[in-house]
Amino acid sequence: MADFLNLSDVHVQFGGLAVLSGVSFSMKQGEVVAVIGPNGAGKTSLFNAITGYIGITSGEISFCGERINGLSAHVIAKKGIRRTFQNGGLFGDLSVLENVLTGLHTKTPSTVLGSLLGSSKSRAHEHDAVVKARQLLETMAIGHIADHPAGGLSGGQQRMVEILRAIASDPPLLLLDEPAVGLAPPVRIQLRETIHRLAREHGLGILLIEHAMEMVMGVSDRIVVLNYGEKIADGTPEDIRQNREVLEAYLGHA
Ligand SMILES: Nc1ncnc2c1ncn2[C@@H]1O[C@H](COP(=O)(O)OP(=O)(O)OP(=O)(O)O)[C@@H](O)[C@H]1O
Repeated sequence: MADFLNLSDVHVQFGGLAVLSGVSFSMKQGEVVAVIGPNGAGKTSLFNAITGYIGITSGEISFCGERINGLSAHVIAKKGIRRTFQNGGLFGDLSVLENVLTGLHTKTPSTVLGSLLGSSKSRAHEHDAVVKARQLLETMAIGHIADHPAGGLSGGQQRMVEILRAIASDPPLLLLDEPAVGLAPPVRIQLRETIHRLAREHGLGILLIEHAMEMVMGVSDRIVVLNYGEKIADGTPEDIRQNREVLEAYLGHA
């Protein structure tokens, strides 16, 4: 499945500024790939391009053999590419459970009319969704806060809920934008284990932007390094650790 996600010579320009310059890489289903690089290297722009939040100037992005650049963010999400954002985006007034349920929404085939009429089929789907959402919360050991308003949670808990919301619909590809930010060390370990499990046991492809190097090195099968919008390296954590250009560009020393 070499063509699970494929980027070929992707360019993005804002006005005269080249934000991504000829970026190519591909990833397989079940693979965990980290995108690293200094501030302003183009990591978030890369995520925005894959998920349809910004258009690309040239090149091609395909998912499961189908070209997706040019499609709207909504259509791309429906094809099974889900993401989290750097700055959350939970519904603060809704409970944790309700937030996770919003991630299941597109998968729950109950119609609005069915819900209004309270049809038994609708209620059954609703019940299944609630059971699944509660299970997800249990897997991350936050089942006990299911009914708490999301707005009152710690930053780390909010991040976990956001990730659960993104994976609730079993997307084949998950993009995580700095998932470890604000997480205490034990929660980071939990997150790392969750990412491993999602990839190994559930076959999710996971692309993540991360600055926390222990997380990047511990969780990734492969690392793609961007610098000034160009890909300067692509390899295993071990390759990247020893790559002179990466050390110079990213860590500021060789
Ligand atoms: N909407 C936009 N309009 C104009 N320039 C933008 C826009 N979004 C990003 N840029 C510019 O594109 C470049 C890449 O930014 P991007 O946010 O993708 O980098 P990044 O690697 O994610 O950085 P960070 O690690 O700081 O989040 C930067 O020079 C940024 O100023």
